[in-house]
Amino acid sequence: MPIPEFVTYCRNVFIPVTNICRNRCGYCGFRRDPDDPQAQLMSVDEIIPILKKGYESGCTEALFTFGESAEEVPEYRYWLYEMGYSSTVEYVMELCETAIDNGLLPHTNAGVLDKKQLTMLKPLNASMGLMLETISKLDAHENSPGKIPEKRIETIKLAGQLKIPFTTGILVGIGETANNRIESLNEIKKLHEKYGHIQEVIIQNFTPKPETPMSNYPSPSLSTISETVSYAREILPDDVTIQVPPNLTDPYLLIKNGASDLGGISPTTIDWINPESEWPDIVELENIIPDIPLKERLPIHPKYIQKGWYSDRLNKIIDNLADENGYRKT
Ligand SMILES: O=c1nc2n(C[C@H](O)[C@H](O)[C@H](O)CO)c3cc(O)ccc3cc-2c(=O)[nH]1
Ligand SMILES: C[C@H]1O[C@@H](n2cnc3c(N)ncnc32)[C@H](O)[C@@H]1O
Ligand code: MET
Ligand code: SF4
Repeated sequence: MPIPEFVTYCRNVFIPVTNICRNRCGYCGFRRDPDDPQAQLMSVDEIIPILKKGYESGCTEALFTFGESAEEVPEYRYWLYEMGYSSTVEYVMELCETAIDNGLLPHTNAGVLDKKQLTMLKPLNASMGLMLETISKLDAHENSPGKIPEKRIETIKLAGQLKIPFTTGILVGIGETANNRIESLNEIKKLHEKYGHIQEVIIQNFTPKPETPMSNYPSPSLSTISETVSYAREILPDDVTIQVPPNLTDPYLLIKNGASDLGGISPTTIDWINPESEWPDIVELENIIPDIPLKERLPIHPKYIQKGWYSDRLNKIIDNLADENGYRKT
């Protein structure tokens, strides 16, 4: 495997808008029941200072993460109504507007969405994301209607039809076989060949979370992860970047095996999905990856900036942040 010319990353703020979720994934430590003291729906007033601090710290992306279809939970619907919104999408639109007003590019990761919802969010997002997780039926997902593979594939397909630059990926080590992982990657390949919208595929390793059904389940080994990265690089077309989270594994070997992106790295917020895993800072990363230069990108990859896959609403920010090659202006 030839080593990449450079390794990319994106400076972001991670905003866990709500942890209310209709699903109960066996590995998830993020979700909360509505009566849990840590259950939340963040208000615009709570989010604005995070956006401002992120902009001042040089971030380009506002990553909005949600539990899935929280509207199926009655308490959540009431909270949303109290805040003055009639649907999650309406609220997400407001948050994206606020991020844009503060100079950041929104990336929404809200679980499965339908065509109408995606259509509403497209003009306000630089890119969007949904992890396929896996194409197989697993015990980890037995209480998660939103993790039925066909539903996830449908959302990714609709995003392609709508020309939304897209992030997807697989979660490794949740009970799937090596063959399942190859099948999942082949499905992502098929989707990209048809719609050309997959800018990056995350190879995310499961890390056990306390007080979850899978708290005693082992993390996948480094050799499993690096083998998966190799397969991904072999299977996926060259214009799809392979992303690995540098707070969950040592990225060096994975880069030697075909990964070339480190995803969102935040100078000001924690990884709310893996809160125990701190992000290395850029200087640390330069020490971990001494022989390949790092390069900062935006949440929309250069290819999709060149293709003009973004709305006029984002023109000003992209002009302001991107250099002539579509990377972060230095
Ligand atoms: O910092 C994180 N960023 C996550 N990201 C964001 C990613 O790291 C990048 O910031 C964006 O994809 C921008 O390119 C996700 C994006 C998705 O669309 C789907 C899942 C994830 C998961 C994470 C995550 O666990 N931690
Ligand atoms: C946002 C993404 O975070 C991932 N995710 C959820 N729980 C965990 C965990 N315990 N370990 C690693 N990744 C996780 C899923 O792949 C989800 O889609
Ligand atoms: C905290 S997980 C992030 C988004 C969504 N709940 C999903 O699993 O797809
Ligand atoms: S991983 Fe996402 S969909 Fe699954 S329970 Fe957690 S928040 Fe919900």
